[in-house]
Amino acid sequence: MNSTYSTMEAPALKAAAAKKAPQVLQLTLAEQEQLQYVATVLAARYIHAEVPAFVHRARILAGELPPRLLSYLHNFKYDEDNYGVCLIKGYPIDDVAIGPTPAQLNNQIYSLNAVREEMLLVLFNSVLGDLMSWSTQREGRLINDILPIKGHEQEQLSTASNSTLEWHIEEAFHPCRADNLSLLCLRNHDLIATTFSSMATIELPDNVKRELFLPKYIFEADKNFNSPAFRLQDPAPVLFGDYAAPYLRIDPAFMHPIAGDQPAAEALALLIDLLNSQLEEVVLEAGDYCFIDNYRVVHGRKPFTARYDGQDRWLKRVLVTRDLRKSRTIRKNAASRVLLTN
Ligand SMILES: O=C(O)CCC(=O)C(=O)O
Ligand SMILES: [Fe+2]
Repeated sequence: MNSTYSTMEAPALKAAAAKKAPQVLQLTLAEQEQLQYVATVLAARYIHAEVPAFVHRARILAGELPPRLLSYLHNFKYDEDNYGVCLIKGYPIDDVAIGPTPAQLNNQIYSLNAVREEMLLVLFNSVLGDLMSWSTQREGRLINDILPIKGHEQEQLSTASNSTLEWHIEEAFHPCRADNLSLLCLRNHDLIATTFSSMATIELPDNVKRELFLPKYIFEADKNFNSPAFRLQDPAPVLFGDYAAPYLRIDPAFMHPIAGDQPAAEALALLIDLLNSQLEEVVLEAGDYCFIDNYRVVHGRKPFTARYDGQDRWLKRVLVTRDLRKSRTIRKNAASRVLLTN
């Protein structure tokens, strides 16, 4: 009896002791080919990856994806005993065919250079939830280019370069923020790292944890959300959900504890230190699809010198919500995915 128990327990103990890190699924050649086929068929049917009929049907169309990928994403969504970041690696990107990295954000124009890669991004994310966007960010576009823009070098924006993009929960200030954000890497010749830190890797002292569960923190909106509606928010907690495995709401550059509350300030400082101490650097490569749990993992980016020669780092980003209904009062109609923030 004893020996049966020990052999059964051994793998479980080993798994628990293993350092939690982003998960990686490497595409097989057959999977790459299947994805290319699916994307090519869809690109012939829909003009671009934000066509509403395509986005609306994405979860149904995702049935054509390789089953191993569907299970992987499905498990990532529901199994929260993971790091909170996963990657699908190995989709072949034709560096010439995608064209140069744009110098500007062309929010009005749908670029078709990476339409197949974008369609796969939409299909993959349909397994996690519904795409969403903000009316005051990139004019409500669902798929956002992440690339360095001249003049933004020092900003706390995804289009900056020379400054470290400090780690954050995406749109931490907003109650309808995304459950997930996902990045597709089209180009990263200079090996610029994205940074992550996960709640799965830190252990908080009980008194600190209790403090962070209290509504003692003011969250501020960034430049894209300068409507007066976001200036007068009630204090909110940093941790919420299950006490044993809390969700996280934090953006140190755009938040502060309520004035004069020393315990709240100290608890926040300690959490920031712990998250800093566990910061992981991940260099996304062309063809990587990266999925980030925006309730459990913060992300940022290392500083770099932009080239502005058409070969700069170029990512595509989408936001995903599990529940569009919670933002119904700020969307034009039930089917719209644009959250009105002006
Ligand atoms: O550039 C990156 O790797 C991350 C940028 C970012 O924070 C974002 O797109 O939300
Ligand atoms: Fe971000």
